[in-house]
Parts: sequence; structure tokens; C-alpha cells
Amino acid sequence: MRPGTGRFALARVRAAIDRVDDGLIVLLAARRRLAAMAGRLKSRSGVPSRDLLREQQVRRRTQALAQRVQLPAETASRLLNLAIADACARQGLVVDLGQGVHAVDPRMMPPTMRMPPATVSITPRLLRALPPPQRVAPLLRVLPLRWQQRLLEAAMQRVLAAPIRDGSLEFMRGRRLAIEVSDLRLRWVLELAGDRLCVVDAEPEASVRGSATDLLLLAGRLEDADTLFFQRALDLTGDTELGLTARNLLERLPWESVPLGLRIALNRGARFARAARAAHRGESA
Ligand SMILES: O=C(O)C(=O)C[C@]1(C(=O)O)C=C[C@@H](O)C=C1
Repeated sequence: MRPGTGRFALARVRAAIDRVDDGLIVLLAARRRLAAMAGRLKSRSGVPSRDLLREQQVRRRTQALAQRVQLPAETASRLLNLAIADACARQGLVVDLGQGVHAVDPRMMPPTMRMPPATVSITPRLLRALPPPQRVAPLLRVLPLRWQQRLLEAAMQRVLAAPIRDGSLEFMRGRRLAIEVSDLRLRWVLELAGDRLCVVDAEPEASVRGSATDLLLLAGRLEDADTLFFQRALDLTGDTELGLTARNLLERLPWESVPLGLRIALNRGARFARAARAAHRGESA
């Protein structure tokens, strides 16, 4: 390997490591907010703050996952110690891991650790605690491109099986249409090859662009394509004829032929994404 090539590859690997680190921090911040909520709910319902059984359960779950993804048990255990200690600190408990726990006078805590009064309803607060799509984007980009493509191809194969069979997707043969998820900064270029819609590495002739939530609302049939295009939540660029044909197909997708389990999952996912977006915007869903 030439020295320049190695340095270039190292820079790319380091950039990927940076994105994973961003993801770790964002997820820890989300966990901390959820722990604060758990703390408020426990004090409201008179449940003791520290729950060693639950901690044990949390550790057991993560150890099983660590094993599956080949992360050393010791690494997973240290990370969970840190996360649980942070959660306890957020709830006003000083934890000496493995040795006990002491309640702390909230007035003695730094402001960031104090719990705000429990007033607002739980669901929007819970949703707001989750990172918005823009924050999830770095995590998704860590997923190897090949995996992203395979997942998308498998999902499309299930959703579009009927139109592929009855020929209504023939207009896509040899044409390239991109789906862009604006807030996740993801883009896939699709082409019909044989009897499959494939993700290809080529410039698209037309693009359909929208946020993750709007595309999910469309896929979950909670919004129709016409409304979303009219509201400019979806945007069409490039070859108008190809884009419009794709749009019409989206309108006429035989929803009944999509497997029931997938329809339910899409519908629930879309409702959840819509509620999370409304919570982040401070609206009611
Ligand atoms: O599940 C809870 O009750 C939490 O407060 C969260 C958490 C955790 O970090 O997982 C923190 C402290 C409890 O002792 C148990 C679990």
C-alpha cells in the first residue's frame, strides 16, 4: 500500500470514529433525560429511587447484546456503570457503584443535576427526550452503505411486490429515480433491474425529497402524496415526467397487497415520528 493511501484511509476511519463518538454522546444525553423522567415518575408514585433489580436487568440485556456484536463484556459493563451512575446522579442519588447509594439534598446539587418540577404531561416530554432525526443522522451514516442498501431493497421488495408483478413499475426500467431523506442526509438512487428495484451507484434523472417523518407518513399511508407535494413537504426535481409517474404510482400503491405486519409497523412508525416531530416543535400531534 502506498503511504498516501494509508493516510487517506486512516483519515476516513477517524472521521467515522468521530461520528460514532457523536452518536454515543447524543444517546447518553437522551438516556439522561429519560432517567430524569423515570426519577420523577418514581417519586410521584412513591416507588424507591434506586432499583437494583432493574439495574441488573439493564446490565443483563446489554451484556447479551454485547456478546452478539462481539464487544468485550468488560467494555459493556464499564459503559453501563457510567450510564447508570449518570442516571442516578440526574435523579439526585450519589452512587458509589456496587457499594451503595445516598440521597442528596437537591439544593446541594449543581443546577444541571436538579430535577425540574413534574408538571408537563408525560408523552410529549418523553418524545422530546429522543434525539430528532438530524441528531440520528451521524449514527445512520455509520451503518455501512451496503447494509443500508440491502435493508432498503428488502423493504421495497415487500412494499412494491404487487406493482412489480403487474408491470406498473415498468416505467422505472432503465430509469434512475432518487429518494432523498433531507434531515438524515441520505440518498438512494433506484432502478428497476430484472424483477427488483435496486439501489445503484449512479446519478439520478429525477429525485423525490422529503424529511424522514414525511416520507414515513407517506409510506405508512397517514398522508397522501398529493397533500405532501402540495404542502411542499415533498419536493420533486429533475425529469418531471419520470417524477410525476413515480408520484402517481405512490398515489395508487395497492396498500392491501402489502403484508399486514409491515403495514402495521409502517403505520405505527409514522404515527410515532409525527408525534415526536410535533413534540420537538412544541405542537400537539
Ligand atoms: O429504571 C429506572 O428506574 C431508572 O431510574 C433508570 C436506571 C438506569 O440507569 O437504568 C437508574 C437507576 C435505577 O436504579 C434503575 C435504573
